[in-house]
Amino acid sequence: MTASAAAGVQMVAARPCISASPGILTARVSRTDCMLSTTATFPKISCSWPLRFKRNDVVVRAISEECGPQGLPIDLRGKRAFIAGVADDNGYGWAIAKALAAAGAEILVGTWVPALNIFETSLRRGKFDESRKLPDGSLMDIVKVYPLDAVYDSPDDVPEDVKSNKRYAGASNWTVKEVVESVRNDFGSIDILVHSLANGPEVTKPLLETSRRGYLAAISASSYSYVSLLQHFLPIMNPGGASISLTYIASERAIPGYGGGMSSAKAALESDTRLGEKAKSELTPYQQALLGAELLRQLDLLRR
Ligand SMILES: NC(=O)c1ccc[n+]([C@@H]2O[C@H](COP(=O)([O-])OP(=O)(O)OC[C@H]3O[C@@H](n4cnc5c(N)ncnc54)[C@H](O)[C@@H]3O)[C@@H](O)[C@H]2O)c1
Repeated sequence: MTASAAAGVQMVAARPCISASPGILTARVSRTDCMLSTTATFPKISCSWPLRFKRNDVVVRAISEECGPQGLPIDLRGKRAFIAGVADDNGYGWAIAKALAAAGAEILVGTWVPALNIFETSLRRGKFDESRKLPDGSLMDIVKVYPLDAVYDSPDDVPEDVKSNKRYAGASNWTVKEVVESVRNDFGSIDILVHSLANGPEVTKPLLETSRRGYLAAISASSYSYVSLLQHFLPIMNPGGASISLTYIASERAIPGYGGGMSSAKAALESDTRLGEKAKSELTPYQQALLGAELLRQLDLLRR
């Protein structure tokens, strides 16, 4: 992160725009120059803006500076979002959750099991209250926190050492399939799926020092997790629903320090997210109707 970004957020006035068009939210973030380029397209509305960012507040700051205290001028009331990958108030998942909440959406989050206790405790004790503040002064309400480990699709996939790991003790129904079943039982459906999670155990290792195990772990946690979430959520996604994933510029440029297969994982994630569009045409008409408009359009404002 550059010094200017670390020091705070300054909206770069270049070309913020809000326009109406169907589609979906995509984000591309460059760690090196601290620019975030985002196209956020919810049903009928699209927003794009480039800005300098402070990680925990980027989207909401963009909204409040661009759109005023009322937040993003779209109405997501009656829409329900599931954000996978929120375990504190410092990540993109949190910021996206705030942006969606500011637009009126109901917020559900999926929190990695080992981080669940501390996140729920902090939430309960009000540690996040300051950062829960929305542009209109109200506090973001997280309606439900689901324990999630997106590396596992169903209970049969969970190895014994994980089952008996004390960091997983006390939590249940946290595989992707079980989480989606719980969401269906609790709420019936969702409208927006946000994939904001990644994990690469060997991220600090250059590619040629990366083990097969580390590489595959990065792909599993950072790419296939999106495929799995989409597979399972699609049947309970309302018509016009939207899905997003967050990528990184290392998917297409060599970025030193982003190793361990993580750059490949991001390339795969982009491809898989794009392929959601194709997958849509291979779905049954009913599923197509559920999926709604295109799944992803990559927008690389950094290249402009
Ligand atoms: N931070 C950056 O500079 C940057 C740049 C480009 C893209 N991104 C992407 O943004 C997304 C969010 O990352 P972030 O920067 O907010 O970091 P973060 O650490 O706040 O978010 C990642 C989340 O993933 C969760 N997670 C890890 N493994 C998981 C699993 N198996 N199951 C469920 N949850 C799991 C973690 O608990 C964490 O909450 C990621 O896809 C990341 O690659 C981040």
